[in-house]
Amino acid sequence: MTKQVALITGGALGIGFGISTRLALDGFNLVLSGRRDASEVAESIESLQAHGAEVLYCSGDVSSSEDRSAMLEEIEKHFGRLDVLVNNAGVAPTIRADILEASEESYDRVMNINLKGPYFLTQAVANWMIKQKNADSEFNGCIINIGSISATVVSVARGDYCVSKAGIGMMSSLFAARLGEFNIPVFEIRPGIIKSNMTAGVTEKYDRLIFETDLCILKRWGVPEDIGKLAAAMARGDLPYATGQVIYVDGGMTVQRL
Ligand SMILES: NC(=O)c1ccc[n+]([C@@H]2O[C@H](COP(=O)([O-])OP(=O)(O)OC[C@H]3O[C@@H](n4cnc5c(N)ncnc54)[C@H](O)[C@@H]3O)[C@@H](O)[C@H]2O)c1
Ligand SMILES: O=C(O)C(=O)C[C@H](O)[C@H](O)CO
Repeated sequence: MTKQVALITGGALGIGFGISTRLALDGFNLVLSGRRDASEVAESIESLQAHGAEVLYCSGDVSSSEDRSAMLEEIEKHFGRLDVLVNNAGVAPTIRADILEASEESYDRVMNINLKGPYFLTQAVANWMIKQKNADSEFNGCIINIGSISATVVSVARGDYCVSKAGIGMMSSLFAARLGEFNIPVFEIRPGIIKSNMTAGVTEKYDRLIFETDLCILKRWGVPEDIGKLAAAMARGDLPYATGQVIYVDGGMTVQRL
């Protein structure tokens, strides 16, 4: 049987690498994108290859339309198919700044990478998937967006980030609605506080929140593998008759309690 191909943006590090690893173990071939050079993520690539995946790495910026087109051309040339898209790449604002003062420059950077890039990448991939669906009986597409608890949990020092993740929520619903007729499900995962480069600078703050308050019901940090397990279940088609669904993987942080 033809191996399915999954594209994971930002797939060589952090949460993205947790997702790539699980997909490699589940028999997918992989395309990883990221801002770094391939040589800087060689260890991640080798580890995925050791799990049996053929890996294509595309260095580029998800917010650039030229980079997105070049990446899709490279995938077409290398694998000739694309079955799963995971919109994972994202950034937090470089500086935490109160929304009464935060800069337009930070807003543009965060929105371009976290929302505009994924929106137009999804548009391009969806069109490719529709064509593939008509031509290939083995095709079984799926789109997974990595949102955040920040889509619904307010953090006034990261307003642009929160707005970008709320936008991912609507983007997931929109594409789920549009791609239903092609039987291509669209899912969204909303991670809570996960160990990665993104949280490396705020470990003390999050240690306090997780271990010294009752915010996190499961009382532990999330790890990239937690997100990988759910994303792989979605990519494998293990959530039949579901689309447009949002699943929080946050140790229960968003469960409202009195
Ligand atoms: N870590 C958390 O606690 C947490 C919580 C909720 C949601 N998230 C979301 O999970 C996703 C992954 O975050 P992470 O924690 O693994 O962060 P990370 O900083 O460890 O990894 C981010 C990845 O995205 C890539 N990336 C960043 N900007 C890019 C760009 N312009 N073009 C292409 N690739 C780019 C990086 O190269 C890297 O591979 C993000 O969308 C983030 O918002 C993270
Ligand atoms: O996405 C979220 O909600 C996060 O918690 C992301 C990171 O932890 C945070 O932006 C790091 O500064």
